[in-house]
Amino acid sequence: MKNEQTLLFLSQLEEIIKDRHDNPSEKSYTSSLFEKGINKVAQKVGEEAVEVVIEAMDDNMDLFLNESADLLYHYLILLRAKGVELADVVEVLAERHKK
Ligand SMILES: N=c1c2ncn([C@@H]3O[C@H](COP(=O)(O)OP(=O)(O)OP(=O)(O)O)[C@@H](O)[C@H]3O)c2ncn1[C@@H]1O[C@H](COP(=O)(O)O)[C@@H](O)[C@H]1O
Repeated sequence: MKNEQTLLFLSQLEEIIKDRHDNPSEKSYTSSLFEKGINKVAQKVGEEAVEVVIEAMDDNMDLFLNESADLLYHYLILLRAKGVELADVVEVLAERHKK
């Protein structure tokens, strides 16, 4: 996937997550996570991060990539639950880059 496609997809996923937050659906795992509240969302990010660390120390690239995807997806949910966007985090990075 090219850089532009990656950014476009992340942006689309972020929009879907926002929609699941604003218009909850019973069938949606994303909506059910928002329902459980910020503590559960934060806990999921912690669990997925640990799984990434474990896979990083092993040599199964497929498992590492899958756990990384779980982490990124749950992190996007956490950002939405906190009322911010990925762009806000990137802005912080861009500011650091200027210094
Ligand atoms: N990218 C994902 C995605 N990645 C992981 N997951 C789900 O995240 C869950 C993580 O699994 P775990 O075993 O850690 O958790 P669990 O035991 O099911 O649940 P917990 O009790 O621990 O919370 C699984 O149910 C996965 O299906 C995802 N669920 C949805 N999406 C995307 O989110 C968008 C909205 O989907 P819905 O939530 O289905 O509306 C769509 O674009 C989906 O592709």
